[in-house]
Amino acid sequence: MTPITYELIKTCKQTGARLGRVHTPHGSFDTPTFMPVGTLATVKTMSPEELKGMNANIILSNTYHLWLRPGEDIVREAGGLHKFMNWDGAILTDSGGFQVFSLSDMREIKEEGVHFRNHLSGDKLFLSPEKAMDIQNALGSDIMMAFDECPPYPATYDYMKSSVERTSRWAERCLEAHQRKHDQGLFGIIQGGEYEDLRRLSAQDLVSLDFPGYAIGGLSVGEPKDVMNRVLEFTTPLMPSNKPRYLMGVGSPDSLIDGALRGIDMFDCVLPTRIARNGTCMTSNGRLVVRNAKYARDFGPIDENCDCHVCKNYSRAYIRHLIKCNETFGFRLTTYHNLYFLLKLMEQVRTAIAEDRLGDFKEEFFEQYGLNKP
Ligand SMILES: Nc1nc2cc3nc(NCCc4ccc(C(=O)O)cc4)[nH]c3cc2c(=O)[nH]1
Ligand SMILES: [Zn+2]
Repeated sequence: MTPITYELIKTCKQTGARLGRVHTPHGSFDTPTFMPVGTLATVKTMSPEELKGMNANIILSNTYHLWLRPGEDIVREAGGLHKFMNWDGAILTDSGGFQVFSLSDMREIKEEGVHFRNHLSGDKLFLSPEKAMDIQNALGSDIMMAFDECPPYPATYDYMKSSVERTSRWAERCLEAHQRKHDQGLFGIIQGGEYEDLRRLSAQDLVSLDFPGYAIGGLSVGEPKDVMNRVLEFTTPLMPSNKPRYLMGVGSPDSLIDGALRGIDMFDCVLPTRIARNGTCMTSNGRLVVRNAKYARDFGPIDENCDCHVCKNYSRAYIRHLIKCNETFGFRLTTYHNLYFLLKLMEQVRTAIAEDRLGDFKEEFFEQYGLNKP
């Protein structure tokens, strides 16, 4: 019996968006929601208390990275990831499929699993559906992801078809390995690239295995936004309406709104935290590169429409100064604001769905963010 359940609260009359609530052993969270990424058991530069304070209820961590460092045995001996990193909210772990393909050069995909090189040491490694399940079990995440192949974009129809069929066989192996062991939730990942019939094949295979939740994989891999939106349009209706729908690797404000409009409930991306460390902030008026010289004497907040702790207490001039001096506190301030901004955006999206006006909200947000310009 899975400990992950989804409560559909209402569907937006204006769009395909929906308001929901996901229940996990480490608390519940409203959807649509954004999950801050904590790849190496930390959301870079943030403390668990700060994440809690901004109402982050679920974070993402990575099987592949924690397997390499510090090793899943150390995390298991610590009592699991929640204990290890002092986070009592929900944790979702990605299965390693994507990380192997995006980080490791030498790799060989076989039926039994993937042979590749450790991107840090160069040593040969092997990851299989069963191994990915064992690592996630040691980490003790609330939501585990099935081990899949995230094909490159673009990929030929023939390559994509054989990859989807193998990912479906791997999903079955994950389920078998999972059922033998433990009661964490396990989500299936729908693949198929931009091919509607292959997305349908993947969805049918996975839905027949009755996972408690489903992700859409194989997107946010360099395809144009209109391709992503088209794939979402014909894929989300294939997913059960009584289970969470998770779009992997998506984190720009416009993509979050467009994904929610098409019925996505959960998102994750390193974008907000990664650009923060480059001195770039998300604001209601678009992106702001706070390290630019023009902000040297700008004593206003990053975003005058933001009520976060950073915007209330620190100026663009001060943050620019810290970033230019490579001061860690500067990266903490930009990271805090960017995560707060996206979590706040998802709260506004939920309110707009509750008021059946997400389409209008999209127009208003895109206009102010500068996205409607031709
Ligand atoms: N198991 C699995 N995991 C995935 C993770 C993903 N993450 C993405 N996109 C992330 C894109 C991405 C990468 C880096 C930055 C940055 O550095 O800012 C931003 C966005 N697409 C993804 C697809 C999959 C997938 O099919 N299967
Ligand atoms: Zn702010």
